[in-house]
This record gives sequence, structure tokens and C-alpha cells, in this order.
Amino acid sequence: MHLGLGAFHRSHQAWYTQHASDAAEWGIAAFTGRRPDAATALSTQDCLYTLVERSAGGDSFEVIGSIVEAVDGANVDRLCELIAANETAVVMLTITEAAYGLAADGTFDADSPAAADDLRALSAIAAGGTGAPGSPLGRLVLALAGRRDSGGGPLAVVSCDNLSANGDVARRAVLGLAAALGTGLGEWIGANVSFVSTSVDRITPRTTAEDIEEVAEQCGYSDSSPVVAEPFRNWVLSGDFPAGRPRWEEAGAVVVDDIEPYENRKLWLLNGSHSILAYAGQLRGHSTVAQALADPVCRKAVEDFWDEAANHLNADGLAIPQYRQALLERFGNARIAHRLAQIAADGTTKLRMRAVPVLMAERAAGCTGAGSALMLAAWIDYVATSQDFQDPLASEIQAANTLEGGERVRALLRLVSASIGNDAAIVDLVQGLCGSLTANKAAAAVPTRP
Ligand SMILES: NC(=O)c1ccc[n+]([C@@H]2O[C@H](COP(=O)([O-])OP(=O)(O)OC[C@H]3O[C@@H](n4cnc5c(N)ncnc54)[C@H](O)[C@@H]3O)[C@@H](O)[C@H]2O)c1
Ligand SMILES: O=P(O)(O)OC[C@@H](O)[C@@H](O)[C@H](O)[C@H](O)CO
Repeated sequence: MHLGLGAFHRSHQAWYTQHASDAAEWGIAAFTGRRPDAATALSTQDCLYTLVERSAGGDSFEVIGSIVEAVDGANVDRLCELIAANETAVVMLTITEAAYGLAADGTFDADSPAAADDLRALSAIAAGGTGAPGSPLGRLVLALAGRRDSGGGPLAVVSCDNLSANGDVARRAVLGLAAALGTGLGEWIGANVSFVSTSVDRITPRTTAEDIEEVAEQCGYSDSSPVVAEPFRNWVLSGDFPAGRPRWEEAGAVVVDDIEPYENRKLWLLNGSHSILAYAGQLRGHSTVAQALADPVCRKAVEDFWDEAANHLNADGLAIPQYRQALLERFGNARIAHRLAQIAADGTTKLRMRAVPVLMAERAAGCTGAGSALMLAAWIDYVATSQDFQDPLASEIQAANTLEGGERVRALLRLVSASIGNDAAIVDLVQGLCGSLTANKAAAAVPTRP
């Protein structure tokens, strides 16, 4: 099963499942998150779609068939039916970082609007009423209650979202929501559901109309739902699969006992620098990752942050210099038009995992942390100028934006993390960096496109 049918699941977990040595024994039922569109489009073509692997040198095409059913996420009856089935072994999630209802301290926030709605819906069901939760995790909790009742047995929930310790985060959110259905469900989940943590990597931008045209021209058939991704892919998993899983390792996935060093390497070096490029790049007039990286001001901001992060990535075998070099090549692939506006979304949740841990580690080591602080300053400048940023705390950001100077910086930083927002020296540091990325904007080396 999969929740959050979008581009990434189709370029990553569906690819690994298709290439597992026992692929013929498995099929994925994938549910959308907030809209039915992706399921409707895929269903009309038997859930088959083209994966376009886009390197700097050209494109190659592969039809992926590992998804066997695509369903509107609002079809909670079908979700419950499939999760109750004994044959269901794994539930994968790509529902975005913002969908886990994380509070600024990393705990589950039962008061976030989506969680509060789900808790109300689940409590009403527990009291014998009708209705259904509206978020993927709320729906999953209802379906897990059905599995318990039907004796479907244990299974694994595998978060594939860019969150540190994503399995633990998923467990906290599921248990937080399950409380509304009575304490017995939490106990059953504790005993029967394994929350697997993963580090996932494959740059997969949103599909464009040009991508659809290209597939028609090159492949000679019409595909409404191709997905474009870079050639690179990586999947590191840690946790138990009590009901089995496809042999993903035969397709290159890696199973480890301690995932933290891999997660930190990926979240800090790749996603952290993506966030710098997203905010600094847009402030400087760029719209894609490749354009922003070619701007020396953005490139320096990335390298400075990487230097800081590397100080705290010390586990054996991480090969940080090679990883950095590979990232420069991957980001520089201008044929992958990775939009900075897409990466910029949900900054409060993302910066908590991308900037804050490195900043705190640097300061604990007696350094300034200016490279990580610049990521936060870029975000603060971005939310002042962007008219249409997306964030689970958008209204709180708007309220903070009505303040001035240090008060505004402090209020915005508190939305990311109380520990940095309440630290006067960090607030001063970040405030001093605000505006610095655009101060020499005229020096940007790259012509920009709208
Ligand atoms: N695209 C990539 O390159 C990439 C790479 C690695 C990891 N990821 C992870 O996968 C996630 C999904 O990526 P994608 O490219 O498929 O994105 P997407 O925008 O296509 O979204 C995937 C699904 O999540 C649902 N969703 C979005 N916001 C939600 C919310 N607030 N609450 C509930 N559901 C929501 C959508 O409806 C959709 O079904 C990312 O957020 C990231 O955590 C993506
Ligand atoms: O999808 P997000 O919003 O978590 O982050 C945007 C990008 O940084 C991200 O999607 C990367 O492309 C991806 O993590 C590469 O594996």
C-alpha cells in the first residue's frame, strides 16, 4: 500500500518494487493525498506510466507497472478494506513533511488544524457516529483499527518523507491520532505495527506539459502521467517488516541498523542546500536549482553551509567530499528543471530539520554557525517578499511579518524552533544576515527567467 500518490513515489519506491527480484509477487495499491486527480489519470491507463530518466546527456524511458491500483485518498472504505487484508504487508508514505502534524519541538501537535479535525472525526466514529478523517495519517489510523478487528496481523509502515527519524515521527503521529479511538488501539499498534525509518533520494520535479509531449513524441504513445527523475537513486532502510517486503535490496536499496548518519548526510547536505538555493535563489531572481547554483553568491552560501554540516558528519563510510562533489553535479543538471518554488514550500517544518541541528551543533562547538543561520535569514527575507508562499504556519508567519526588526526575526525563528527563537545571540546573528543575499544582487552571474 502507498499513501501520497505523487511524482516521488512513482520515481522511487515504485521503481525499486519493479526491480526487486521477487517483483512478480508484489503490487502496490496507491492512494492520493488531497485530490483524486493523480489516481483518476493513472487508472485510465491501467496504472502504467513512463519513468523518464533524465541525465545531462539525454533521456531514457521505462514503463513502470508495479502500481496495480490507484485510488482517490478520500475513498476511505477501499483503504480500510485493503489494509484489513492479511496479504497487505507494507504501507509506504510520501505525504510531505507538513502532513505529520509536527510541533516546533518535534512532538506531535494535536492542536494543528489537520490533526484537530482528524481527532474530532475519529472521536465521533468511536462514539458510534459516521464520517471519516481527512488526512492520510488519520485515515491510516482508522484503517489500522479495522486491521486489528479483522485479525489481519502485523505490518510495517514505511515513511519515505524527508524527515529525520521519519519512522519515529510517523509512530508518534499515528499513536497521537489513535488515542481518539480508545487506548486499546494504541496498544495494538505498539505491538503490531513496525515503523520503519528510511533515507530516500531521487530528485523528481513535478511533471510538466512538455514532459508529456516528449513522451508522446519519443515513445509513440500517449501517457497522461509520466514522471521525470534524475538517474541517481538511493534508499536506506532501518526497521522490521513483520509481514515481509519486496526484495528491494536486489534493486540497490540498503538495509542498515543505524540510519541516523545516512539521514543526516542526506537531509543536511542535499535538502539543506536545496533550501538555501530555494530561498536565496528566488530572492536573487532565479527559478530553478541549476540556475541558482550557477550564481556564485548562492554557491558560496551552499559551500559555507556544507563546511559547517561536514563538521558534524563523522561516521565511517560517509565519504563527504565525494558526496558533495556528486551533489554539485546532480544540482548542475540543467535538463532537470527543479523549481525553487516547489522546494521553498513548508519552510517552518523543513528548516527545523535542515538548518537547526547544524546551527546548534556548530554553536555547541564554539563556532558562529553563520552558514546555517544564513539559510534561516534567507527564509525570513523570502517570506517578507513572496506573495504566495505555502506553509502549515502561514497565518502565524503573516502575523510575525507585521512586527519589525528583531521582534519580527525572533517571532519567525520561534515558529521554526523555540530553542533558536529564544536565544538572543542567534536572533542577532540571523538578523544581521537578513538582506545580505540581495545586497549585491547585481553581481548575480546568471541571466534569469520568469
Ligand atoms: N520529489 C522529490 O524529489 C522527493 C525526493 C525525496 C523525498 N521526497 C519526499 O516525498 C514527498 C512527496 O514528494 P512528491 O514530489 O511526490 O510531492 P507531491 O506534491 O506530488 O505530493 C505527494 C502527495 O502528498 C499529498 N500531500 C501534499 N501535501 C499534503 C499535506 N499537507 N497533507 C496531506 N497530504 C499532502 C499530495 O496530495 C500527494 O498525494 C516530499 O514532500 C518529500 O518528503 C520527495
Ligand atoms: O520534497 P521536499 O519538499 O522535501 O524537498 C524538496 C527537495 O529538496 C527534495 O524533494 C529533493 O529533491 C529530494 O529530497 C531529493 O532526493
